[in-house]
Amino acid sequence: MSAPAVRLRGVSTRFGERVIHHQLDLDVQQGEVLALVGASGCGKTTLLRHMIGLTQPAAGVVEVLGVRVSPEQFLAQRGLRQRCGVLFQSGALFSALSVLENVALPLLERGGLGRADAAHIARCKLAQVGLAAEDGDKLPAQLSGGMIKRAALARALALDPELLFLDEPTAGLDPLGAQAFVALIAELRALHGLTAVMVTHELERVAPLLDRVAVLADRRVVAIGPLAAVRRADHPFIQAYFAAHDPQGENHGK
Ligand SMILES: Nc1ncnc2c1ncn2[C@@H]1O[C@H](COP(=O)(O)OP(=O)(O)OP(=O)(O)O)[C@@H](O)[C@H]1O
Repeated sequence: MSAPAVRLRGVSTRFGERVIHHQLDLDVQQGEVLALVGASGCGKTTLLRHMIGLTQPAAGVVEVLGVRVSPEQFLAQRGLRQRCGVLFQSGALFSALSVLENVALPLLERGGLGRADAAHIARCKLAQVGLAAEDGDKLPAQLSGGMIKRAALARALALDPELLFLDEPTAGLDPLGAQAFVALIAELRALHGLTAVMVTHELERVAPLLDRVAVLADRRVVAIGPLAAVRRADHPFIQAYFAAHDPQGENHGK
């Protein structure tokens, strides 16, 4: 088996006195789509932030695509940044730039492209996520929440990443928007063998995409595997979680 796309070992995180993660281990395999779920505030986004080098754990090892991540390294290592795309929960688009300029930015800054080439690729990415050409001329404030999500996804995909980090990708999307998102990620995966790690509260919406689910509770990963296996795990949080999300147990057969 090839080396994991993401490898966490013994990760511990503290904010002041509060311990968020304690000696947490997690592997994300190459080519898989993995969802990270857990109660609000259990540390899912913080774990994602460790993976992309925005924060560093108090202890432990974080490796992405075989490279040990630290904030300096992730930002300094052109190679690693180019190989990863990130969709933040809020979209995190630059408000003073047009949508097209937002999507073109990584191509200019990290892709080493000229303006015309970057704009051309940015237009293709906008089309790929289902935004109209004229949406590219708008400012983020002129877009709906769902359109912001798509624009942010277009930016995350700008450099054709091998590894995508997604924080609540379907939150705020209507059912059709969520379906379109799932179809797009499935297509990218089929075409390019994309690996994706997503934090989500909407497991039922993204279930068709997933290879595995990791459940964060008790400051660590308490279960990981295919959804059907994880939902049967004998852990009080997992039982309560699935009882609340899918009381009839009908939607998680995968
Ligand atoms: N920079 C920080 N300083 C202090 N506390 C923080 C910081 N970042 C996160 N926290 C705290 O760490 C805990 C975990 O936060 P995190 O955002 O990772 O949770 P989450 O599982 O993603 O939550 P949600 O599902 O609600 O988005 C929360 O209690 C949060 O308040």
